[in-house]
Amino acid sequence: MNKHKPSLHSAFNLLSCLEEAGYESHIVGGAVRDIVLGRPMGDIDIATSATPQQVMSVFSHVIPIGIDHGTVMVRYQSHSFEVTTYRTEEGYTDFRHPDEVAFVNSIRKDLSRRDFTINAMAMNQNGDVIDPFHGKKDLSKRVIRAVGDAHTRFNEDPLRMMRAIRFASQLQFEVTEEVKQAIYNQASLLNHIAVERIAVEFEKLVAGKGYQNGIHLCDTLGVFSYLPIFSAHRSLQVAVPRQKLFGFAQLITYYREQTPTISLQKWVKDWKLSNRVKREALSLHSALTEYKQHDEMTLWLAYQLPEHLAASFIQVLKALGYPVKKEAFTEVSTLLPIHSIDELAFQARDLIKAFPNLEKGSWISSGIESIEYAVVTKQLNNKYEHIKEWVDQWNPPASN
Ligand SMILES: Nc1ccn([C@@H]2O[C@H](COP(=O)(O)OP(=O)(O)OP(=O)(O)O)[C@@H](O)[C@H]2O)c(=O)n1
Repeated sequence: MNKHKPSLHSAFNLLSCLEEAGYESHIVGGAVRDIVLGRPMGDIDIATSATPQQVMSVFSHVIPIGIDHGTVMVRYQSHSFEVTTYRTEEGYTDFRHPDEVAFVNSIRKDLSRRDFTINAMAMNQNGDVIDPFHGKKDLSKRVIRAVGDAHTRFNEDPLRMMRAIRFASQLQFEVTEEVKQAIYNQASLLNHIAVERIAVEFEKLVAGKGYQNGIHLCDTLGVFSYLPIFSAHRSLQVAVPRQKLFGFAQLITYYREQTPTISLQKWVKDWKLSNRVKREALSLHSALTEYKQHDEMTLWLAYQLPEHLAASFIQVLKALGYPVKKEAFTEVSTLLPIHSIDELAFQARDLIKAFPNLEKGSWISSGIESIEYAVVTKQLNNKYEHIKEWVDQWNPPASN
């Protein structure tokens, strides 16, 4: 949504504009929770008594992103804010969208449709917190409690069960017994939720400070029975990484180690992950294979692993219990004689010249690969003459 850092200052100015035009408005949802907690905020969402048309008449840059649900995106002072008309929601036959959205006239009614007390607070332009469900108290008691009846809340949107556990992990909070019971009774409703949405929550869960508790809750409350792959493998439900995992590439590399019979491709397919995640997980996995073979960070590993995955790789190693230092990758990569194949002093054309009578074929690329490996691992100097001498001993070339 908002690519920029959210600005509370601009949000308050935006509230003032709406108030001056005669409409009530509040900051709502996660932003209020994070302000009260003194934690970095995500997006800042606004709820208002103005209809989308009225919001459009107040601001010049408004994008109608969900008019039927009362939501527009306001670009204001170089920031984007989702502004939604006070509303309630009725009936969730498809477990995704409310059958009916009714605009209402009070912030209290709007807050009453929300998932958890800590997410059901509002803040006005003076910074006063409207807190009809005692979210502040629950923040200080560090609990995730549903607004009203937990069963009803999860029936409306079963993803909220994942959210409950995700917040418990991120904030290191407990979930109330009522929430636990409602998840335990209705976990099967997760079958109605798109796996992509579940993936977003699960990713945040395993990256949270309280991920161990989060994983434990998924296990004891029966959530794992409805998550792809986990459902069929009890051993994965009880596997607890030794450190937090950030993102699905790390996550599936870790779980692939727990049950090698389940391929990365299967993880990607069943969880509908992106090609980027797939590429990254394959890189992490081959680095891991190399690491396990040598029981240390090797030159070849440092050469092959894309630099932007170095920190991820260290995290996966730690999650698997390998005693590895955070600087391990940098220490080895500074010793690399070359960083890419272009830096090789002996290229394909040189190899072809060395064997003028040989027909072109796959021996060229495998020959270059052998040279690359020998240079990177310092068995061979990256000097044309040295390599030429080495190559001349191949008779015929090492492979074809
Ligand atoms: N299934 C959901 C999703 C969201 N909400 C409400 O909508 C707000 C905004 O939701 P979202 O942006 O998805 O999450 P945040 O709570 O803001 O948390 P974060 O930004 O950390 O993901 C929530 O605080 C909550 O009040 C809800 O009631 N039920």
